[in-house]
Amino acid sequence: MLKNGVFFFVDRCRLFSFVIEEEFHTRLGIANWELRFSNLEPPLSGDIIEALSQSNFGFSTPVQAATIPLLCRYKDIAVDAATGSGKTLAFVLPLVEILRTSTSYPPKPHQVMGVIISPTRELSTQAKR
Ligand SMILES: Nc1ncnc2c1ncn2[C@@H]1O[C@H](COP(=O)(O)OP(=O)(O)OP(=O)(O)O)[C@@H](O)[C@H]1O
Repeated sequence: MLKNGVFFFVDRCRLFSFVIEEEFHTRLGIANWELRFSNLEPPLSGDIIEALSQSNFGFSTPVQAATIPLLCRYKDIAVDAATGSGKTLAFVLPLVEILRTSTSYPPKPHQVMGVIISPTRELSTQAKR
């Protein structure tokens, strides 16, 4: 269990989940729970940072700081975190980042480039927004 109550159950091997926890604790110590989106590694695209900034989203939440860099490195992860902790942006931002750098970007009309599976209509609506 991490300091903020977020649990990580991570992909193909148990060792990898330790790496995430260590990294996350280190980040908490350095950045005091707040990391600028523009400081995440690997870096997000400039226009994504700009769009976040225009929405007054300058700092990532802890769950975003822990997961966005891993997802942008194509790691498979599962996260269980509190309601309202910012999980939606945590998976949407890497998805957009990866799609934008994919060879088939920009997409053709009606081309499916990603799939988000939600267990309820409410969550689907939230992800769409
Ligand atoms: N980095 C951020 N800075 C400021 N606000 C944020 C940030 N990330 C998310 N938010 C806002 O926090 C609120 C909750 O985020 P979100 O709905 O993604 O949480 P969640 O963990 O997915 O919640 P749920 O468990 O209900 O699906 C939303 O209004 C969202 O716009």
